[in-house]
Amino acid sequence: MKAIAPSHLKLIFGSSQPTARSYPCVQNAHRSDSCGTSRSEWHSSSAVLTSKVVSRETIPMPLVSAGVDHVNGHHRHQKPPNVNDDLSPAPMHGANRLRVAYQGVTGAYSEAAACKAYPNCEAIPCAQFEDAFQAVELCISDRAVLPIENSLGGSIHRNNDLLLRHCLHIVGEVQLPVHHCLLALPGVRKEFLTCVISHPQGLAQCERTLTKLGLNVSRKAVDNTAVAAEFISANNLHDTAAIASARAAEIYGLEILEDGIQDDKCNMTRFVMLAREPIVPRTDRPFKTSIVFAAREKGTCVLYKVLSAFAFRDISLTKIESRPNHSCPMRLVDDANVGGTAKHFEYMFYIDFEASMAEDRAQNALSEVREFTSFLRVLGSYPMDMTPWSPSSSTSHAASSKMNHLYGNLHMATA
Ligand SMILES: O=C(O)C(=O)C[C@]1(C(=O)O)C=C[C@@H](O)C=C1
Repeated sequence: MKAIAPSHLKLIFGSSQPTARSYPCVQNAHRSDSCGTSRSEWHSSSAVLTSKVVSRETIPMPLVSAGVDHVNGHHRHQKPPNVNDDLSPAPMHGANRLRVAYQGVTGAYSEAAACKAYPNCEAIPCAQFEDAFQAVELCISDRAVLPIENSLGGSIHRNNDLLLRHCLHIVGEVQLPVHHCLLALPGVRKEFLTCVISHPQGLAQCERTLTKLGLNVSRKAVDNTAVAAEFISANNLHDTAAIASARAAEIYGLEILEDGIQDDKCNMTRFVMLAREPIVPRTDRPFKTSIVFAAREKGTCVLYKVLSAFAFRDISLTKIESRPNHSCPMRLVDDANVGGTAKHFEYMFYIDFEASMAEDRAQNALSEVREFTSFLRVLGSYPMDMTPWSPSSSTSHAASSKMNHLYGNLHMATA
């Protein structure tokens, strides 16, 4: 393993020598949206625990909610276990299994992703994405596994925003083939349906197929695909179908009306694993690094300069995304040319690139990028998911054991 040169660490953190603990959090201290300053505000707000359709009254959900010390039998741990010193599969600590928070209820794709990333983990359901972040921060959970983008539905913007508001570190990624089914109560036929419910991503990933099936019925968004299945079952809804997994059908006693309704066979969701501590980046296997930055000045020119810092060093980008800069969404600029005030929208740019922060070229690229940015943070430098493409099928899932169903037969890069 290549050690990180102290000079490089200095470059990112200024004069003081950082520990592995502080390693990926690179930021210009004056920004109000950096982890430190927003944290106290964030802790004082309580997360909403109800979904748009499902109320807590109708379906009891044993979920982790924000701001609690004792949930689902899990006690807050004063001293978090440090399991990020190496990249070996997540070790056990004490008598307990690794606790991994995910958003949704059992049968969710996020649960499958958590179990694929950390086989034998104890998956902890959370009502909202924010609750999963907080479960890790409060040591109720050791990791969180959260969806970040889907090959059909695009980015899960909420999680990009939350990554910036919180101080957790990305320590791995896992890509999960997502095979959707149309589920309904036993005996229900497609002709009876007046409504299809799912997570917005589930609805987006199946939109064309639903239309092809003649299902021009209303669509309703709920917090999670498995929550949709659970809701139909708990409320005995005969006119509503859910888009969810075959496993959700098994769990909630629903039938599969249509199998494989995602608009593309190769439907894939990428999840990131989050921890309180970063992992030490290495060079002996393919790594990816995720950063977020705000441009110092206005204009496409800045973005061009940032991108050239990577291109010049032959570093491939796997993703670039812009989000509103919530700490300063708009800037008013006097424009002498038109004799008025122009209103510029301000952005945060998220970039994933294929290099490890232990590599000189990545360090050098970032020090160059820093010249053009007013804010720069490394969200994580972590092993890439290199598992070969293996499309899932609900049929094979149903036939296989729960273990295979949840975890797949692939080895994951975990920390
Ligand atoms: O609803 C679920 O089952 C989830 O785990 C969430 C989620 C998402 O947020 O994208 C995860 C994977 C699929 O892309 C659809 C939904």
